[in-house]
Amino acid sequence: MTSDTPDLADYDGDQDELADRHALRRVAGLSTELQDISEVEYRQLRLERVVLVSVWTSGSQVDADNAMAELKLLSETAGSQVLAALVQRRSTVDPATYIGSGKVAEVKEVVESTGADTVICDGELEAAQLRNLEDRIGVKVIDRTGLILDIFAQHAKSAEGKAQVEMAQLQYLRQRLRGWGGNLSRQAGGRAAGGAGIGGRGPGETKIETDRRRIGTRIAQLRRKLRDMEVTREAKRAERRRHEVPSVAIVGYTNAGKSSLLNRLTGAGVLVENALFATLDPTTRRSETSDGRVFTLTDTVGFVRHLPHDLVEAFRSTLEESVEADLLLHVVDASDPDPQGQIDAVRTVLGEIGAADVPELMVLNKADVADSTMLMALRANYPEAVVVSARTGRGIDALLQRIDERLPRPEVPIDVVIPYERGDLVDRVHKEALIGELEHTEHGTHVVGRVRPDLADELARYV
Ligand SMILES: Nc1nc2c(ncn2[C@@H]2O[C@H](COP(=O)(O)OP(=O)(O)OP(=O)(O)O)[C@@H](O)[C@H]2O)c(=O)[nH]1
Ligand SMILES: [Mg+2]
Repeated sequence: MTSDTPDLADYDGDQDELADRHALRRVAGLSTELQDISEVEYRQLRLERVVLVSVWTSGSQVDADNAMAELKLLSETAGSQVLAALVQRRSTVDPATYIGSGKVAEVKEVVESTGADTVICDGELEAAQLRNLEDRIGVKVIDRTGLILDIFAQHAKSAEGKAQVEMAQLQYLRQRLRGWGGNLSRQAGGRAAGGAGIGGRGPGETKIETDRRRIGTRIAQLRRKLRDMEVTREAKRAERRRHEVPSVAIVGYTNAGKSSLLNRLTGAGVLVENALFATLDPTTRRSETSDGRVFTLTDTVGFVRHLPHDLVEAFRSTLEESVEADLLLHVVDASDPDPQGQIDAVRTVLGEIGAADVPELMVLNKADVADSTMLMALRANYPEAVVVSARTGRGIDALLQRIDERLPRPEVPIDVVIPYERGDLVDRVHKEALIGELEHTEHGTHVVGRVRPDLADELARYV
């Protein structure tokens, strides 16, 4: 595979970064950059010993178990240790306390007996529900959305990624200021005093108003900053479009193996980790189809069920890479207990960002560990899908072949003799054209084939 960008040299760097990331988790305190703004306390939420709680309103027992298993994985990705998980079956969630009020006492007992410091509820809770639960249980309570935002905050690496996550967090926080007021002051107390402070008095209305104003100002700043970054990104995209290099975007559920596939196809050396949301920054590399045509391949942030709306909004500019691609490689973890659920969730997000109409090639990954019955069922549902293993390399050649077939084809026929001093044009022909015949003659390189219109224009004088 070719790559004209820094490739394997990046690999170690990425791994160091992983070590740094873990090291960072153990360091308490705030970065100077963020010091004077109250919402950083929210970002510094330390989720350490947690109890998971979910309300199971519909679907089978297996669905409920899968959802809980995912919440556990998310919590662990955020750096917490899961001490217990409690599921309640009810027809609807309780408007005041999410779980039924009788259950709240039970959760409190579990929290006390296990020594947990945080309760994480599956789903997105109202501010009042969070506040009521905190008051009655006596520890910090967060919801799945807050948890996902926390993971994104830990993983964001580029300036753009950080700004996007911060904006999503602030929007989330702004809607919950009343409910989180107590928390904020508690966290602030915790920062100053180096711990606890549970049950500390909440801030008065004035503090909340000040917080709200500061958040508003910060959001406006971030929005401007993101708009500037978007201009740079757009310029790069325009440059690619001008050269009409076909583009492929890798999308899929988090942990499906998107980065592994990019590495396998291009030797990109992108961080691969058995954790959710290892990738937040899109990486673009060049690759070649089986007949040598160049295309770009972009790795993207993974999707998850009920991806917080604020995050989709914040990541919209990044996700646009997928909207504008010529082809989406939809990577599916065929070894997951519920691949169909993941496929549906991915398609929902694709719909939200306006990418529902981009041609899609389904890639059933992790074939080396997938259950054969599951693989058969998936193949029956998606007969066009390619079965691969990014780990062993199985199916990769077939995948390249299919990418080649699905990419837009150059369509203008040419029959030209390119003089030897125009080696640059011969290079482009090799990279972009579908070559029928190519021979070296006395006057230059004789090529018969098909190219895209822009190259056809440049070759016109050599007919
Ligand atoms: N057995 C097996 N494991 C794989 C395969 N492909 C990826 N994995 C593993 O799956 C995990 C996730 O891989 P990544 O490539 O980081 O997945 P991703 O889709 O980029 O994940 P995020 O960026 O976190 O959304 C890693 O532990 C990989 O080693 C495969 O074909 N077979
Ligand atoms: Mg990844």
